[in-house]
Amino acid sequence: MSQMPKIFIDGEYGTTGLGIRQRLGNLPVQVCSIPVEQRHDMKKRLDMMAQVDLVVLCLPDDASRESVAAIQSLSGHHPKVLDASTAFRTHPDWVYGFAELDLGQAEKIKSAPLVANPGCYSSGAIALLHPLVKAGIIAQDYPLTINAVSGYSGGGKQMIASYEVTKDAPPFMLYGLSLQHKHLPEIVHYAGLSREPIFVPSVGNFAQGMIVSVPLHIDTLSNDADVSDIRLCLKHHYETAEFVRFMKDQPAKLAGDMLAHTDQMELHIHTNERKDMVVLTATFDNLGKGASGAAIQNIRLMLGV
Ligand SMILES: NC(=O)C1=CN([C@@H]2O[C@H](COP(=O)(O)OP(=O)(O)OC[C@H]3O[C@@H](n4cnc5c(N)ncnc54)[C@H](OP(=O)(O)O)[C@@H]3O)[C@@H](O)[C@H]2O)C=CC1
Ligand SMILES: CC(=O)N[C@@H](CCC(=O)OP(=O)(O)O)C(=O)O
Repeated sequence: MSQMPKIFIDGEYGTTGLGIRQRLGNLPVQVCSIPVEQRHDMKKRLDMMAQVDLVVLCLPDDASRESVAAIQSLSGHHPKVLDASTAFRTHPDWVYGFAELDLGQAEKIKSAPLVANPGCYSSGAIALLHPLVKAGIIAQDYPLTINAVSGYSGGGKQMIASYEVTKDAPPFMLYGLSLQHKHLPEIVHYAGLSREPIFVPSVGNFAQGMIVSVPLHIDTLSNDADVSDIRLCLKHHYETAEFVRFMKDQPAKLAGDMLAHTDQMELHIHTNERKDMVVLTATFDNLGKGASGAAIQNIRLMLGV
């Protein structure tokens, strides 16, 4: 019997790490762990990295960079790396881990030594925008606005504690109001834009879930495109996708936690009777398709399991 591939999750005791660990229970892989009190011990972590086929980094950006440098300093064996942080998402040596981006992206992920797991908001924005920009429906320099709301687990252990332990967080807040959120570079890059969108993220008092929405005036689209062109384009792009579904219905309301505890993303088009404006939405779990669920998709591709 061939040996099961080995995985080490650096940051396995954090929010994303725990989510990945839980989901790995269903896969034929061997998870190699270090005790929680050794989670900051680089020597112990590096010993583990030297023995495994895949290292999954679930760390803050600087700690991810440090781990990648340590892995690259290993002599001999180099494990594959999947990074959940923002550090390498637009780096030319890394493949972007959004398998639904284009035909061929899953194959790239399969053979890549270095894969960057997408940001949560970015996953929704890119899922909506990339096919429409590629089809010439939205111009690359279109003055886009992206609004989004996340469950508070999106802010990691600290934000979870502020909602659940100290309870000093507001029921709803806009943030990122300096309009330079860390996900903008990957959104611009993988949606294929030449003009940076205005991105307004927010957090609500619910643990898991996310809605990313993009409003568009139809008469500002390219090539005389209308609502049916948007619908056809998104429907066609996601026809065979397992985790991203284009939805035909137009619900009057969307709940932020509608897809909590799933790894699915649902895309909707909301329009009016005149069909002169639309709001595109992507709904998913920030910890599911927005983090750990997407990581599992990538792990399966990278290890062939
Ligand atoms: N939460 C989310 O929805 C998403 C998160 N991500 C990304 O995943 C990564 C992890 O985020 P998240 O799980 O939310 O964060 P958490 O704060 O919940 O967990 C981070 C973990 O990393 C550990 N850690 C921090 N610094 C170091 C270090 N220098 N060396 C070793 N271990 C360290 C922490 O240990 P300690 O307990 O000591 O703090 C903690 O266990 C981040 O880059 C984040 O941006 C990506 C998509 C979505
Ligand atoms: C609610 C909240 O704070 N969300 C985080 C994004 C989630 C996350 O950790 O982003 P990455 O996917 O890039 O790692 C933020 O806005 O910084």
